[in-house]
Amino acid sequence: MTNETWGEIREQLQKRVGKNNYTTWIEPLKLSQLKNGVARFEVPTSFFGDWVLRNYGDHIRNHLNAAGQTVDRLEFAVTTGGTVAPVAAAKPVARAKAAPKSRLPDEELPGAPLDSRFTFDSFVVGKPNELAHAAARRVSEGGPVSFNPLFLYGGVGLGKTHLMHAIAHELQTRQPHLRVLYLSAEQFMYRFVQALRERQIMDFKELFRSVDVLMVDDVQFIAGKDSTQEEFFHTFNALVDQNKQIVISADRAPGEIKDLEERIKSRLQCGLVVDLHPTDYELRLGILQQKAEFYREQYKGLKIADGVLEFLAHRITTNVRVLEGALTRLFAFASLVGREITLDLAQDCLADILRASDRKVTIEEIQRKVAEHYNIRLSDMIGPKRLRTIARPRQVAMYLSKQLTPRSLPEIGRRFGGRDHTTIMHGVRRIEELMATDSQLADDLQLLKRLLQA
Ligand SMILES: Nc1ncnc2c1ncn2[C@@H]1O[C@H](COP(=O)(O)OP(=O)(O)OP(=O)(O)O)[C@@H](O)[C@H]1O
Repeated sequence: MTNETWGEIREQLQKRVGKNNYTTWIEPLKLSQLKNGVARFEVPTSFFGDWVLRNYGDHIRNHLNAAGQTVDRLEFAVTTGGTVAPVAAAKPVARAKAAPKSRLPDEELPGAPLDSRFTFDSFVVGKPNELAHAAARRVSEGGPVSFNPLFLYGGVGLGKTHLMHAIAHELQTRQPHLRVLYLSAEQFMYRFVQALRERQIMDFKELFRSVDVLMVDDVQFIAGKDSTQEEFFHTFNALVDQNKQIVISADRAPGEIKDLEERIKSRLQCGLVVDLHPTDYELRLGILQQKAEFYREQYKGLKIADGVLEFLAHRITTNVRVLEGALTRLFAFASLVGREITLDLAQDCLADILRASDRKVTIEEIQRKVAEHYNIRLSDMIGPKRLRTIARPRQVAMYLSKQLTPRSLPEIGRRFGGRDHTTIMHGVRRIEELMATDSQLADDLQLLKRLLQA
């Protein structure tokens, strides 16, 4: 067969596998021999050969046969400084099971450093995070993979990163032989782009496919970044195929991440999706007590008056990071001026944080919470569907928007997909009427109000 014919076949393959895959996997293939039904290719690494055989073997064979060649087998050989060593040979119909076998030493894993403070011991468990904590604990035992991926989501500063680091710490202690890779989605993208630039994409793929546990923080970051998403999707699939555990975090549920490809969303939803709810008073107080204990050790002799922690837990409801920051500042300030931490001191020292924490509920938050509560899509809140199962929660959200925000009926109407203010008024009245007779609905509303104002 001439090089020209192989060139034509490659063009057809490009149409079949897409430009990105073509450039990465097909273009570098050198057809070195075609004899006795065996097509032999030269490839840069053994991983490359395995991968092409596994993913594109059938296509290549079919196209060769369609071009008039009789090929029943593909062979791949690595070229190293002129010498050729066979790496993979199999009938394309029998898919090679081989996963990349090479193991790189741990120090070569491009992970982010783990914060030694983020352990399970220092994680305070309460109602809002107990499920996420239990799932994280389960994964950290490192036993057989029971759900893949574990998808943790929740608002800013509610402990997603803390839990992920805790899993990594625990795995390192319990199962030190496992290759655990933790990094942010941004770092994943950075590594990927760097590998593309330096033409080391094979090493990149090999490395990411060689880990036992992959943890990617803040995955919403790759939404809208097409090539990175594509690569992430392949990495994800390759690891799931090998039964390796994946843990992902994001600031919202997979279905709600805009500009994330549908196939990625659906893969992310395949495992266990758990959310970290906004903190409640008890959890905040628990966290403050734990941190205060730590600071009492650090600032020996510093006293904290009764009621201060309760006051902070009551007033600072935004997120745990802000809560922690407030306590750190308070202890540092008190130690500087050599005074006991009293309520007055706290109010003076934290005036800005306390002001910012005066909670303002937004219509978007209301829609999100109500959609979550009734298990409907956020998009249905503003969409046209009239089904009772959707229309009722939508009216609940309209009612809460009127009750909890200073927005006018026309403004609320605009946020509900451009509805007329009379529609909003009707919705609000309907809920008011129903609440009088439907105790379940009244309970729902009470709960939602509490959650939103927490
Ligand atoms: N339940 C908890 N117990 C103890 N500390 C907590 C808890 N939840 C959060 N924290 C602390 O709050 C801070 C913020 O948490 P973390 O960084 O894990 O938040 P996150 O959900 O990853 O936020 P982001 O979306 O900003 O990345 C950390 O210092 C963490 O230790």
